[in-house]
Amino acid sequence: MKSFMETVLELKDIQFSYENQTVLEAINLSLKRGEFLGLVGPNGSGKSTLLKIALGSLRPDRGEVCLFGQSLRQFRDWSRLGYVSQKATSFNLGFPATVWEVVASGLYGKLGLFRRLNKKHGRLVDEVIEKVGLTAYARRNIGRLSGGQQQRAFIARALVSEPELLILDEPTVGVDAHSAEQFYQLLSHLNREQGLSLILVTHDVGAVTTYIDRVACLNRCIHFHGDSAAFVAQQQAILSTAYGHEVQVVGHDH
Ligand SMILES: Nc1ncnc2c1ncn2[C@@H]1O[C@H](COP(=O)(O)OP(=O)(O)OP(=O)(O)O)[C@@H](O)[C@H]1O
Repeated sequence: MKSFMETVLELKDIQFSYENQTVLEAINLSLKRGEFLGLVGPNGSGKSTLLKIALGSLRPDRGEVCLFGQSLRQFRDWSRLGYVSQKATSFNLGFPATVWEVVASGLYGKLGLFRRLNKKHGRLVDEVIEKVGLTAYARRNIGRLSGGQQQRAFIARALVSEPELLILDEPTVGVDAHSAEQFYQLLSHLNREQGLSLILVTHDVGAVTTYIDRVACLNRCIHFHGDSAAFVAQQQAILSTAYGHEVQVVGHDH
């Protein structure tokens, strides 16, 4: 049986450089099952690089990554992870595929590209589309959706393989405030009701205070890693050290 305190992701003493620019140094970070972690930090602070290392697409110069208790060197079960990239909303939108087809494509990793979807898979696709509130748009071409709706379709595509950990790289860029709010509510629901572990890279520091359990603040090294309440209590100090200047934090009122 899985323990609630199982560590789903662990980064141990990670160091990484592009050519001769050191971008990450002495990074120790872990995520327990069921946690919702917000990863914040200024532009160029290494957030995307850190995600790429966690997902195995970049190899660190030093340190170790463990997924679900297994070293990344041995880890093969990629369907346990979902990833929605920063560029999801501008991704191949000219392609004539419906929302349903885009979401179903999330199953190919598990099934192989040429396996036919059976009824059970079809129901699963319908279910995740409903979960993200896009049932009315399921047959519509993905290119004919708003940015916020497209983003939800990409979340559904990541969810359809039933991942245990979902990693999202700045999913609300270019999405209006109301849609962003709905989007955070959806993530919070998936986290609380279904125990999905989440990492959300965000510049929306205000969202941190409302939806997220834990915060990691990165700028080359980790400047803070702890509960959101502790982050909120010290955020001006943390952010001015990590960002190097005073930061205006916009709160979210509900
Ligand atoms: N492929 C690359 N080759 C060389 N340098 C890179 C490469 N990708 C990123 N960098 C540099 O590494 C640093 C960290 O970039 P990264 O994209 O990880 O930051 P980020 O925190 O995700 O930024 P943002 O918030 O702007 O998306 C930056 O200085 C960036 O210019």
